[in-house]
Amino acid sequence: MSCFVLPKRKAHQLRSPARANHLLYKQLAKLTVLLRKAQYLADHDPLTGLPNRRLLYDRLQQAMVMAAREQRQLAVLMIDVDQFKAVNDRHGHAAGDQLLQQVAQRLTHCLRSSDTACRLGGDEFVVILPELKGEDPAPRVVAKIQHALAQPYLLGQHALAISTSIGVALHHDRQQTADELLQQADSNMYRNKQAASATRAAQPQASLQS
Ligand SMILES: Nc1nc2c(ncn2[C@@H]2O[C@H](COP(=O)(O)OP(=O)(O)OP(=O)(O)O)[C@@H](O)[C@H]2O)c(=O)[nH]1
Repeated sequence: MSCFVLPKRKAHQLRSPARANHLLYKQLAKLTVLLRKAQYLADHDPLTGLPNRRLLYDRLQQAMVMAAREQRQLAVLMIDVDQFKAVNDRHGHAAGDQLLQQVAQRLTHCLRSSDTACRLGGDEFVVILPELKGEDPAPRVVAKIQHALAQPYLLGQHALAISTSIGVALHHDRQQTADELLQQADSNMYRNKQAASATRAAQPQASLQS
C-alpha cells in the first residue's frame, strides 16, 4: 500500500499549499485508477475477460427485478462445451485456454449489448437475455449461439470443431430466485448433454473432430 502514501518530499515543497494540493490530487488519481482495476479484477474472469460468477449474480438479480417491473421476458442460458477435457488432454491446457477465449469472443459477438455473457468457471458459460421480445424467441438465440460456437476453431496449428450443450430457463415466476433460475438452466443443459452424448455413442464418427 506504499503507493497510497504521499511521497517523501523536501519540507519546502510541502510547505506550499498549492504544491501539497497538487501532490494529494495526483495520489488520489492514482488511487482511483487502482480501485477501478481492483473492482474489474474482482468482477471478471482473467482468462476470457467476461464477467465472473459474482458479477453474473449481480446482473441477473437486477435483470430479474427489471423484467418483473416492466413485464418483460427474461431467459438464462447455461452453455457447456462438450468433451472439453479431451481438448486439454489431446492438445494441451494452453490450447484449451485458447478455445475458452475464442468461445467467449464468439458468444459476445452473438449477443446484443443489453445481454450479458459470463464465465461461470471451467468450460461453463451463462448468458442472460433480459429483453426477449416476440413469440418463443429464446430458441432462436440458442440456435444462433450454437451455430456460431460450432464453427471450427484454430488453436495454434490445429483446426478443431466442438459442440456445446445449452439449457434454457425462462423467468416466469416472480418468486423464483437467481439460484433457482440458474439451477433450472443447468438441469436442462445436463438433459440436453445426455441426449447428445447418447447420439454420439450411437454415431462414433460424430464425436470430437480435430
Ligand atoms: N484449459 C483449461 N481447462 C480448464 C480450465 N478450467 C477448467 N478446465 C478443465 O475443464 C475440464 C472440464 O471438464 P468437464 O466439464 O468435467 O468434462 P467435459 O470433458 O467437458 O465433459 P462433458 O461436459 O460431460 O462433455 C476439466 O478437465 C478441467 O480441468 C481452464 O481455465 N483452462
